[in-house]
Amino acid sequence: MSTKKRTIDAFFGKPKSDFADKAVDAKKLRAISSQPSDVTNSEQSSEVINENLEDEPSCAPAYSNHPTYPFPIPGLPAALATELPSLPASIGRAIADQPDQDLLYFEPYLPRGSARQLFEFLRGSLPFYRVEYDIRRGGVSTHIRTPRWTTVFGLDETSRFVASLSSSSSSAADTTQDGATEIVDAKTGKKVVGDRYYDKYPPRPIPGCLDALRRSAEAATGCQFNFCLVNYYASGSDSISFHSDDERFLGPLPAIASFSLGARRDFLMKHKPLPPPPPSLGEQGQAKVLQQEGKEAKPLKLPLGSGDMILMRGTTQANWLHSIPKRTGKNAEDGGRINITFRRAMVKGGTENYYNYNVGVGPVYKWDSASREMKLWEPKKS
Ligand SMILES: O=C(O)CCC(=O)C(=O)O
Ligand SMILES: [Fe+2]
Repeated sequence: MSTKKRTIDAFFGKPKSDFADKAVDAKKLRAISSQPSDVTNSEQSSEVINENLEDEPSCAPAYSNHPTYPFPIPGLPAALATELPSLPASIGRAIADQPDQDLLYFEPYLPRGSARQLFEFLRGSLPFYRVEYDIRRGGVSTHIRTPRWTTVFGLDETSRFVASLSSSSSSAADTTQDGATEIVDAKTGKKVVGDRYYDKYPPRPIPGCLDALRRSAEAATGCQFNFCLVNYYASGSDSISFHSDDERFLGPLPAIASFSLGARRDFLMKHKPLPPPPPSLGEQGQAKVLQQEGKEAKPLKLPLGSGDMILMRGTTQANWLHSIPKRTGKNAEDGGRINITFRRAMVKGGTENYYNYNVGVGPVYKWDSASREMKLWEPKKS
């Protein structure tokens, strides 16, 4: 327990940048805390208004902040931060009895109560987006509305965040837990400027609250992750269609750690269609191969519960598709589910791709605890 007295000002220094004007000051935070609140707000406010921060682990900041964040993101509630070192709550069970399949299922990774708390905390604390984009296939353009809320943080392997190199931009108001504000080349240590991949969507460091979970996932799996994608499925109408995360920028045999919080949703997996057997096998030979393949790769349904984590690794992404299908009828209003995936992007194109499809160019939304829905977020005019 820390006995160090710290004030809110330590985390919200004098506004310097355009962004800093949007930063919440202690008064505004007190105003938030006095609103009728749900669990999320009371958790946030108990961290925020306690200026002594006596109960907070000494290393955890009250907020992570960065010029790319629309608003500061609170650190993990103390109870969750304290629990992290004891995770995972169960041993991972291998699921690898089908061709090309290599899964490790932690059921659960977080105890149910903590998972619920983390769900409420993240839903109430992160900026979310409803991304729209156009795809062109065969000369035809289709407008896509992503059927879920998304947000993303991270930076590919070629670069890293460092504490500000230029003293003018180093203030407590725009630092993360490790003071990382600027991007440098991972090999040369030189500042990355005018990069065509990073310019459209300036990369965002993983905030402390998610970084703590990332480190836990790394320790539990032996894998390394530099990206964190978050999906919020507000109801059964939100979904993700069959796809594989086998993008080239993740490198061969990518490992993806996928956490579920909140409502139970089915996670479906099916093998990718296999290329037809060669004609040289003859009709009978071909039929035999097809029959064999049909028997081998059975589709899989994992009803992922709150706190579960599934690691997809090895040849899984190259050969299997996964989805969260929509739910209808009485199952549709399920209170919402958050999915967090940790991944490792190897090249800058990966960074651009993730921000393009998970942040985009549209407005920011934030959970409104009074109306219990995502609301358009706009910076307060001073
Ligand atoms: O929500 C899930 O469990 C899956 C999410 C997913 O597949 C993705 O974000 O790529
Ligand atoms: Fe996926």
